[in-house]
Amino acid sequence: MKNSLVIGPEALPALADFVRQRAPSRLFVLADTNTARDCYPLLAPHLPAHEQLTIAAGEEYKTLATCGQVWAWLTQHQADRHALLVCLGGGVVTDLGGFCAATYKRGVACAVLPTTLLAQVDAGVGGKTGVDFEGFKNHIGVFQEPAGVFIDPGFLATLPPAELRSGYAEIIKHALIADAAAFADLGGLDAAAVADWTPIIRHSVALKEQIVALDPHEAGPRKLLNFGHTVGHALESYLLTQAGREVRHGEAVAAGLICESWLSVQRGLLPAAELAEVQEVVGAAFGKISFITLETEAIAAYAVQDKKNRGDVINCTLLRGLGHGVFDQPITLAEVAASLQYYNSI
Ligand SMILES: NC(=O)c1ccc[n+]([C@@H]2O[C@H](COP(=O)([O-])OP(=O)(O)OC[C@H]3O[C@@H](n4cnc5c(N)ncnc54)[C@H](O)[C@@H]3O)[C@@H](O)[C@H]2O)c1
Ligand SMILES: O=C(O)C(=O)C[C@@H](O)[C@H](O)[C@H](O)COP(=O)(O)O
Ligand SMILES: [Zn+2]
Repeated sequence: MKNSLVIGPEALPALADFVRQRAPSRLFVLADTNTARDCYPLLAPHLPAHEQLTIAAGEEYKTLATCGQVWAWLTQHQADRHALLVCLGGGVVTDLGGFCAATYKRGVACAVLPTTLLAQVDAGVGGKTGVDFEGFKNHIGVFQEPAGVFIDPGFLATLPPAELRSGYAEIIKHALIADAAAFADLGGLDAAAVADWTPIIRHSVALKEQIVALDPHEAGPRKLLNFGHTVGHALESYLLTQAGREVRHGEAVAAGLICESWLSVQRGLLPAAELAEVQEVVGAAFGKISFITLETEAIAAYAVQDKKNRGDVINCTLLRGLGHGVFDQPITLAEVAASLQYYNSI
């Protein structure tokens, strides 16, 4: 059976139909403290009887310890293999909940209801699930497509502006790797002023889905979707260790887009004028993340654990012109650090 994907105001009634047709043995809803408060009241009327668990909000809780809470809750309520777990939240809830569902009793079905822009265009689709471990992003996880993804842009009404902006980074990324015309359109976009996100979400998800369909388990072309993340994850991971300096995933990716575009110029793959365009679009939406030159080596060191690497080789995704990503481009730690120094200098 093909997995369901519904994007638009019809998503919640579609989820209700999906649950009716699937007739799970028991129904479970996982939320975090913010989505339990702001999103669950919109969802609950569409669901039959269910259990609900609220976990703490934030990247610092995307851990195996939180998975333990979810697995214990499913166990206490006698979830069997015919249960359905609905994940209501941003990328933290959808990554962690998807991982718990994929591993509990070796797998129960999961329905994803992404509630941040970032999760609606990216984290909620494509089946990458997991948690952070030993300071490394998504270090433990599995590929497991959810049985259904129901994207209601109405949830964005309560999302704080900084979270909306964070999601915008992944929209820029999708355009940069796969759609030059979409990137050109982003030039004039003011994320805070968008009245209806539905067409933008649909287009961004379509770009991601085309790539995932080619390579669901990231043996090759899916690595394009990791553009900006070799440096972005390194920066995000490093700053997570620095109390009070944490940044959102999308904010780190935005910096990574600039760093990896600069590396593309160094390789002769991207004209300098196109790097300037990337900087203009990213710079219009995102402030600069601050770090000092002395920190660049410590930040770059995180790239050693990047999942695209093979042996000692750090494999980065770069751009061969706007709208054309290229994967498996070997780079050195010194180049990662140099790209961070470039970012610092602009
Ligand atoms: N699996 C993937 O393909 C994939 C893709 C991109 C990012 N990610 C992961 O996603 C995570 C980031 O996701 P995120 O940016 O959604 O962060 P998040 O899940 O932490 O959500 C951001 C904040 O917004 C709150 N929130 C969520 N929806 C809300 C709503 N509608 N109204 C009010 N508050 C709301 C949350 O409680 C949280 O405080 C990272 O861990 C990243 O690694 C995964
Ligand atoms: O779907 C993908 O593939 C991505 O790489 C999307 C990224 O935006 C996302 O942040 C993903 O979780 C990164 O994966 P990782 O394998 O580098 O942990
Ligand atoms: Zn990402």
